[in-house]
Amino acid sequence: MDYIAMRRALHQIPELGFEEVKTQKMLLETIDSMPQDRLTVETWRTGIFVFVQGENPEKTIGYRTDIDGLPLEEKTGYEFASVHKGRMHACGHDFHMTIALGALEKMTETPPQNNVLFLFQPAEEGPGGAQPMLEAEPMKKWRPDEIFALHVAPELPARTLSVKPGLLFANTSELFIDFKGKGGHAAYPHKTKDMTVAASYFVTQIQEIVARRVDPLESAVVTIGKIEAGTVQNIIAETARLEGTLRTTSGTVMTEVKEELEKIARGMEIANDCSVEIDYGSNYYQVYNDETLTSTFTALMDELEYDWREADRAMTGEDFGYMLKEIPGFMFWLGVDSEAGLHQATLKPKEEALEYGIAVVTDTLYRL
Ligand SMILES: CC(=O)N[C@@H](CCC[C@H](N)C(=O)O)C(=O)O
Repeated sequence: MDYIAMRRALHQIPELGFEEVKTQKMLLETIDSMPQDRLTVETWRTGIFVFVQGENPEKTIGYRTDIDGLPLEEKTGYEFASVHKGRMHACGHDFHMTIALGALEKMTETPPQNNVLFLFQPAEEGPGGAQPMLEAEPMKKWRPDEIFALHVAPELPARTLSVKPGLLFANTSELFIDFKGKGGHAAYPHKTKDMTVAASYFVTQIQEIVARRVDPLESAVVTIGKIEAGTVQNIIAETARLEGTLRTTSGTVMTEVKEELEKIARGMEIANDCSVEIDYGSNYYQVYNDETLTSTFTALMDELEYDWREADRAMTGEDFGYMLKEIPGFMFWLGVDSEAGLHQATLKPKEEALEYGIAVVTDTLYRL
């Protein structure tokens, strides 16, 4: 397989969670072009399971890749930029998929001793595909004994990786807040309940949660990524909507942050004579790396002379956390050396990381 061509083809067709129809088709066509004697392929919604029969299996090892893109207009200037307007692979899932395909191809050329289950999982960016995929029939039939995954890291040099035992990624919760007041003429503010003003106060007031409510020895993030209110410059907005995300390194702090948000919302309702409704959308469980398997992995990386370093905890989220909650395993960062970071319209991961990633995953599948 030409890994670079594969990555570029996938890069051109980013699709949002559970809409990955073209992506699934391209993945299936590529998998179909590989020798089939050890493979069993089953689709699940827009995702795919591929079971590889091992030569002499003692266990089944799972390897998971996410397959969805983000709602973002690409600004890389690539000649192979996204052909889907307002959609971009800005979180490296084009890399993740290519690495999974590359590792799968190696398994068809040189069979593994153990069984391997590849999971091509939809909707990592939202609303979350890992949790429902765990309940899917193929997962029951081929349930892995261990599982691992990777995520690209723009801040690390290409041809390096990083990992740590224990907590790697945060608990997350999406945040959607709807304000409803009374609109009207811009010249008569006293006859309205202005939701632009209420939502603006709310955005600044919730900054106090991390600064003044959360124990400083804990970590939390409250981010509003989108504000929407009003229709035109001379009409006072009747409604406003905020969209954001919460991140914490403990489940208890997540509950506390949500309680504080509710209190501020109730205060806003009284102060502004309006209603404020909070919806927490999808929530992801923290990514917690199994200590034993992580040290088996790092020992293997040492033995094979891969360049790895100890990772820091990150406030990113990953629904792979749900898989790790049920199946022992780990996630690691793969360096891709891009000036622009994850979720940026100019993210440009270095393609030399593809072959390196495939080698790391393949060796781990053969040796774990
Ligand atoms: C690795 C990464 O960037 N993951 C996403 C996961 C999204 C979780 C959810 N949609 C949310 O925004 O809370 C991230 O934003 O960390």
